[in-house]
Amino acid sequence: MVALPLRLGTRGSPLALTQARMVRAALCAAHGWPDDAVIIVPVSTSGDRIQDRALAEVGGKALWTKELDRALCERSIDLAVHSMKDVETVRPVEIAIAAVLPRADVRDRLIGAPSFDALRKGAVVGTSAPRRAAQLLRMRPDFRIVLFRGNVGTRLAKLEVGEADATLLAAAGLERLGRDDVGSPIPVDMMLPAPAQGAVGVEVRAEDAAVRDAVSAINHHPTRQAVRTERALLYALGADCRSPVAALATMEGGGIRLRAEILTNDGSLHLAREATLAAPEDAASLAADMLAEAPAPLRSLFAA
Ligand SMILES: NCc1[nH]cc(CCC(=O)O)c1CC(=O)O
Repeated sequence: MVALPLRLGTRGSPLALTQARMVRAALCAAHGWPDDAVIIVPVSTSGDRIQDRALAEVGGKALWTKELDRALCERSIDLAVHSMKDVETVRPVEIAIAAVLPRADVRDRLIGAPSFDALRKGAVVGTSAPRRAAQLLRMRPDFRIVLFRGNVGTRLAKLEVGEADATLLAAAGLERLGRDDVGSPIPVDMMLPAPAQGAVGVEVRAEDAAVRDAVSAINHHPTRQAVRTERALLYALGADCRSPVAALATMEGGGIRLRAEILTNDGSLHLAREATLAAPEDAASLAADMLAEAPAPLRSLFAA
């Protein structure tokens, strides 16, 4: 039996807190616990504090996880909730992903214009994601990309005051914040999402068998497999948060369909492939094929 209450660590942004409440609700429903069996503990991360530079420049995804990792290892929390999109592919051995919630809408939404075609020549698009910038420039080399950081609310406010003509945000985050009224979803064939977009994960101390078991009750296996596959591709590419990579795995008839795309930052070179895999680890062979086929300037962006 697991000792209650469980302390669930999270970033303090409105989206992170919403996701923490989703995890709490799922755990309490699965085990018949009262709401106060899970205490939400907001932890401030470097990623939340640094707002003026692209994360890729200042230390990458670890900025979102470092403080929560430490709190977990120091036992000041028992669980940590993350947007899996923001979690590095290699995790500390002391930490295990115990559950992934059912995936939300994986698409990006375009906000500020009904479609890309509707945006004028030279339109300014705000984003800080290398993937989104590269995909936008591939489609529309005339776009001017400006750095847009901060949480979802901040980015919408920047758009509101005219810092850009349009921006892209994950449908999943907007929906969770009750803002799915803004923008329009972009089909995945037009814009393949980031690896693990739309998936929320729960991490625990690897040695904490009782907590790990309790949390595994809320794991959604198909989402977990998809996230594993997309993260295995990232790992095999030697990609980090600076690398423009898109990937989407879907479970189809016992197999895993993996679509993947790599691009140069200016979108001038890109390679898209898809494969049906028997297991998540097989993503490594698709990654190897892609690197073998990629022209040198594209291949050189990856460390593999
Ligand atoms: N990089 C920030 C981030 N991390 C996860 C989400 C959205 C939620 C999700 O993908 O699960 C967002 C915001 C965005 O990209 O619009």
